[in-house]
Amino acid sequence: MSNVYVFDHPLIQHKTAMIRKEDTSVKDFRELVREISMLMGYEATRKLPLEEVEITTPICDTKVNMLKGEDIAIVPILRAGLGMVDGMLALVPNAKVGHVGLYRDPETHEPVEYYCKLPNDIDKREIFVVDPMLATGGSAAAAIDFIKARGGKKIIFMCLIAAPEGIEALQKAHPDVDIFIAAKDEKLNENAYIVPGLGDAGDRLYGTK
Ligand SMILES: O=P(O)(O)OC[C@H]1O[C@H](OP(=O)(O)OP(=O)(O)O)[C@H](O)[C@@H]1O
Ligand SMILES: O=c1cc[nH]c(=O)[nH]1
Ligand SMILES: [Mg+2]
Repeated sequence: MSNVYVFDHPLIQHKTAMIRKEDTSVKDFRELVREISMLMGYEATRKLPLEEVEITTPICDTKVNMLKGEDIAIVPILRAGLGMVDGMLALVPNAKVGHVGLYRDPETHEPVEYYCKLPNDIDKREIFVVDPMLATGGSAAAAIDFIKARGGKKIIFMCLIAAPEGIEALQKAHPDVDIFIAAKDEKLNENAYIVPGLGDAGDRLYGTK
């Protein structure tokens, strides 16, 4: 079964509290999502593989550990996942970025696919799937299905707010995928929105409501 990491860092808790507030502006929401993603990314990248390389300092030749820089992919689930990409890229600027487009059908709450474009060598990369919200888990599970169908193997899922129902569903669908969460909430409401949550992350990022 996959590991689930819920962040207790005060900066992450504070910034996550800020994005929940209904009067947080679109501009502040976007900036906060970027900052939280970067803080989470610092920990979520802990197990990235390193390689030993030889360098020359002003003093001598030496061996140091460096990231295998070409080996990472960030895959946002459109739209809201886009808000987490820049924060991750600030940490791993050489990462490639794939996109999976999904929206939840408002009646059935089932994910509907409309786009998928991934790096050709996705099978060789450490993949970070990002989406601010894990509600029923349907979108995350479907996105990871697409990535695996195209060869993706080493996958981590990062979200800001998760419902227990979504965590359970994602673990069941993809027991090999570790999950990083800024805050675990109480439940889903009758419309499958997270309670207390923050509303619709895509609308809040892009001001569409
Ligand atoms: O766990 P689930 O029940 O599948 O719900 C979570 C999904 O819902 C939201 O996307 P939405 O459908 O609102 O699309 P958007 O990002 O374009 O707003 C969110 O960003 C997730 O992708
Ligand atoms: O609470 C929720 C659930 C799904 N999608 C969102 O953006 N928010
Ligand atoms: Mg939305």
